[in-house]
Amino acid sequence: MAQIIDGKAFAAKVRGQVADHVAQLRADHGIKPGLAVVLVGEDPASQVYVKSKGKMTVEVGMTSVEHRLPADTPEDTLLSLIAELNADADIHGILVQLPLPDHLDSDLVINSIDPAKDVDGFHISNVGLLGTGQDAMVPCTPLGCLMMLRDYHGSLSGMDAVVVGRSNIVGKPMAQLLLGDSCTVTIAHSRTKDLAAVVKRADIVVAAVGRAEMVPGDWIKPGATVIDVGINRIPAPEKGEGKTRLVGDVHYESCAEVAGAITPVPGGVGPMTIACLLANTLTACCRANGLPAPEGLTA
Ligand SMILES: Nc1nc(=O)c2c([nH]1)NC[C@@H]1CN(c3ccc(C(=O)N[C@@H](CCC(=O)O)C(=O)O)cc3)C=[N+]21
Repeated sequence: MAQIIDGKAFAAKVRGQVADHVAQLRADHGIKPGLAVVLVGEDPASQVYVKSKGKMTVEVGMTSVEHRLPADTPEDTLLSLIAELNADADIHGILVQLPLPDHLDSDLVINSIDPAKDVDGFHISNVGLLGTGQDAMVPCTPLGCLMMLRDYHGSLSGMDAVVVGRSNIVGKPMAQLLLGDSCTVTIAHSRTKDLAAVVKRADIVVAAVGRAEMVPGDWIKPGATVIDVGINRIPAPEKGEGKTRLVGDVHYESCAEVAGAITPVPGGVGPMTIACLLANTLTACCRANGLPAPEGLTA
């Protein structure tokens, strides 16, 4: 049976480290990091995230600012708000919750954020910095996965890593980070030929496709490490009529039988994503003030 990588406990540890750094920043320099979250409309998938995010931001000693805009907000209104936040010296991190309503151009909106405040790491400048191995803001979910992998394995050098999923938010930046740690990296996706055989080669499998339980245990090489990025809500009639439960992109029970280590859903990658958002806000704040970024909390 696989060892369970406890993302919830690890995330609490990371938030503790962030809180210590924040306290130090305030004591030594009188600086308090600030995070602004912009939510347009009421996407149900985003609700869970926003709730715990604001609470945890305050818990680590940072300022949390929330801007909730109606779903029909015109693009120039949103762009003006971002311009204001870019110019606000008390705000070090800006997160625009995705997905945005259809009438808004998310690439344009994301690229209007000051790259130094882009704590999601989605701005084209940060994507380019990450791809060339320069100091970037790194997307929170892949950063959290990397931290768990480094913690579990020590060095990742020379390992065979397969990332299933090619999204800009997870798959592509995850592959860059693994490459940066000297893994041999394959990005697989829906058109990959013989996906089962590709996944079976991997020492590290990162599943980020957004399809419930699509990776079965017999695709996993015995002893491999499985990182499950998926958060899918599926019907759970066994819990009663109309009830649901959260599952990942891997079939947990069968994968846990063969894997050496596995992250659960919930309690794996999700909590690490939020912890890394706070770490990124701290990093952005340090860099904005000409201070070194916190050790162990960056890529
Ligand atoms: N610009 C932007 N950046 C994001 O990072 C972003 C976003 N937009 N839009 C929405 C998604 C979703 N997301 C989650 C993060 C953590 C959990 C999380 O902590 N989940 C818990 C379980 C929550 C539950 O019980 O429902 C867990 O996996 O243990 C969930 C979802 C970040 N997102």
